[in-house]
Amino acid sequence: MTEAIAEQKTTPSADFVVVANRLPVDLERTSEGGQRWTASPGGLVSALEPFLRSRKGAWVGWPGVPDVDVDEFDDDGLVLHPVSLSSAEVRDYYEGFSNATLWPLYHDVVESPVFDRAWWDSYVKVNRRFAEASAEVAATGATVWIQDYQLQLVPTMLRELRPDLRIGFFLHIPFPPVELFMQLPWRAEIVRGLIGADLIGFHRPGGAQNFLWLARQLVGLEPTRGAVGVRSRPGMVQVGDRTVRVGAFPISIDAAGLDSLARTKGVIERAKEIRRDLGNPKTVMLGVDRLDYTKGIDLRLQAMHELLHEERLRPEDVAFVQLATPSRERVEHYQRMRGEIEQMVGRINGEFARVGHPVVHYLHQSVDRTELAAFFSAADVMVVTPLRDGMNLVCKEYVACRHDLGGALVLSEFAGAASELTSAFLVNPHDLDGVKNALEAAITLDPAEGRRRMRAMRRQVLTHDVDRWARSFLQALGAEPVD
Ligand SMILES: O=P(O)(O)OC[C@H]1O[C@@H](O)[C@H](O)[C@@H](O)[C@@H]1O
Repeated sequence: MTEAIAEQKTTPSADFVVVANRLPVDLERTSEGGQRWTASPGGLVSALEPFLRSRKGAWVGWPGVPDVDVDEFDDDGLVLHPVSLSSAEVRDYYEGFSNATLWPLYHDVVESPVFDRAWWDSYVKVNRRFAEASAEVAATGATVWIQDYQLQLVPTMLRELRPDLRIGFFLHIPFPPVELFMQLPWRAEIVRGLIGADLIGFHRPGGAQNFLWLARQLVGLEPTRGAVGVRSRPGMVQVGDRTVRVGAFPISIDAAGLDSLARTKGVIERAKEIRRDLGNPKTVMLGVDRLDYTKGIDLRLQAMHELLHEERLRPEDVAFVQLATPSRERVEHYQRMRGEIEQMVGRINGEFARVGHPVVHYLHQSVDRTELAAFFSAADVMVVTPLRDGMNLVCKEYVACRHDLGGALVLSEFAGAASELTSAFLVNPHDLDGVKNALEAAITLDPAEGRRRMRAMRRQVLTHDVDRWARSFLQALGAEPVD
């Protein structure tokens, strides 16, 4: 995709517009002083891109670096409309309000959110810029789909600019319990910002219900009181002459695409090579995460340390691979956590490795899709232990890659995916003994039982893919015919 980009101006009007903090590509400065585009991080991009490409829409977003002005351009049939952010806005709107206020607040205050008035002002200003850019790109009567916590004020700002548009909003992270949301000094402003959409989507019915309660308490609206279903029975709120729908739409992955990738000779060979490189241990364990404190990387390492220490696991039998994608590296919470994790890796290897045979193989690097499919195929036990996660796509990707019905998944109850992947070894990540028991059970799993579990999970993931997610949201928005 990146090579196909031609820098050129294209038509300013699109019928279908995705608005997200990031463009699907990041601008990178090369050491020679030039610049190039690379795929940007995050599940959001991989989830939406295939769907949007097939529709030929436009994408409004930030190019990923501060202080650059890039014209709109065409990337292989998709119009990309960059929104510039200054260094101060990256600090205050992105690193500050989005990732040091909203992110920890919405993830059950796993870290303490920082409430800073200057950050809020920047959030308002940048949200307005995104709304203006979207108003510029969208054709009359177009559908505009706004994504995620960084842009919660855009729906109402955009509606004020362009009442002709059909506006959807989807939150990719958890929507918090009302007691936590109520801590936010700008709580009513956020609810008012979202309510400009025609459809507000969350992963889980609980999130939708929390939002409906807040719309009543904070804005004085009269939402319906019935239980919200999954992809069905959305709640409704009357806002003037508009009816706003509020529903649950669990996101997923391009399951068929990954399934075929995992069946290619290249991936199968590479998976064998990875096992060989790891010294062909009895059990390969794998964690794949953005390096984020919500992901529970520290506690899975803690569980490994205790299992080794108690001799419930022999170091020569196991290799634990932790792939950690660098993320939000200038935010203090992230810097602290990185130090702690790297110390734990060092501690485990210091105590249990032999020369040439580390127990934990830790890579603080981005890994491409093909290589990732090979790691998934090579891993006997996939460990996904977030303290809170809106959905978690990695566990679905693992399942999609296991056409051989091999492997076992240890999954936190606090990931949105837990309510779909009920045949995983579900754990409460706060309960270290429970995590250790689940890891041990997954390592010693009877192969027939393992196949039964994996078959059930694959049925779920392959039938509920990203296309179904997008279609069900757009149908509820009235932007797609109902099948
Ligand atoms: O964009 P960032 O801060 O690098 O994080 C990657 C992604 O992380 C996801 O979990 C968020 O929901 C996305 O909105 C975000 O793009």
